Amino acid sequence: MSRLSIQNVTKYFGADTVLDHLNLDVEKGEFVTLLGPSGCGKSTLLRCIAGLAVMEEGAIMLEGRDISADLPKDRGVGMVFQSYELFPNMTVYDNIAFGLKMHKMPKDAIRKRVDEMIQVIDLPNKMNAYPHELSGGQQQRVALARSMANQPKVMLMDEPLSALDAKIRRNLRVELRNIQKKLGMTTIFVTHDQEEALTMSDRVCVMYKGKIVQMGTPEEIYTNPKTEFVARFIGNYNILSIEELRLWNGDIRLAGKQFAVRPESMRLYPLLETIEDLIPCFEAECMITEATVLGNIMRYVVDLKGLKLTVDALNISGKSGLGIGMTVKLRLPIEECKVLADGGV
Ligand SMILES: Nc1ncnc2c1ncn2[C@@H]1O[C@H](COP(=O)(O)OP(=O)(O)OP(=O)(O)O)[C@@H](O)[C@H]1O
Repeated sequence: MSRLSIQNVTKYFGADTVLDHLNLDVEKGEFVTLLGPSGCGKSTLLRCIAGLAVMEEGAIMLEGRDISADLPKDRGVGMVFQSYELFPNMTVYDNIAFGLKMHKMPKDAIRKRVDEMIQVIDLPNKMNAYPHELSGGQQQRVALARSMANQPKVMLMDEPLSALDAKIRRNLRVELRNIQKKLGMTTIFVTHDQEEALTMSDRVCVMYKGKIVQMGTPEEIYTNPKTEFVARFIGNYNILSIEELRLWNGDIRLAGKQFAVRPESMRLYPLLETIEDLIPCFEAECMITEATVLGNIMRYVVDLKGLKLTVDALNISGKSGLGIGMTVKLRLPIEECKVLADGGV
């Protein structure tokens, strides 16, 4: 039995279907991410699970029990939001203890639990600090500890890192994931940031217009997008029609009409270079029109008979022999052409 089972959940706002017969099972200890563009229904789904929004159809099952009609406080679900929402007039200790006091836990047990939580979030010296004395990242860790203190069966996180600056955000991603693994905390995490979803999750659900359009491990989602929408959303995939593939030399006999090709799967070579790799490839001549340094990656835009393509290469300084205006050879391994579903989102 799954820890959490979302069954056929449907929600309308007026005439708009915001969640469309959505199904999702989450296993105990799993970290599942809902990833999708603004407005696709991610937050609404979390709010339905937490009992903060009423759904029109479907059921939310927690450990086999239907909790759809339970009050939020009785669901055994914790939630962390983008804004930390700590009580400004309370210390870190009191913020974490707040929910436990509400549940009338004995004082000694509260102290023990808060101590544990403070160890988990690694803020032992800040027990008596007030929120305004903490950095954004520290405040979010306290918000997390406050939600975890009640030992929820499922933790819901709505873009908890998006108010933080890039460096803190990256560090906290790792910390959060370590805490989640250590406690075996079943987690649903919402983000619109592809990198965040791919680096943190056991499983990623890509959402579009109230539906999960693809679900899989980060590796599956990244290397095998099933639709044009997922390919465009998840990376800088080039989307090619079968006609555009025919601009290459080679035996173009692929099943399908539309293909996704990752920028790093193609390679550029100076025209005169002898190519030794034996991987079956399509090959074409093209011209480099743009070259941008993205740290350790060089991003090239090339023109192949009017078709613009993005090609990424490792940035090994000064060694590529490639530059803007050059006509070069472009090779595309046949197995890297991922067939996309016809007309699907
Ligand atoms: N209280 C509300 N009343 C009317 N429409 C709403 C309400 N809350 C959300 N919506 C609409 O429901 C849709 C889904 O919103 P939701 O906040 O779930 O999306 P999201 O994927 O979390 O987006 P974001 O990443 O921008 O937070 C949007 O079109 C939004 O405008």
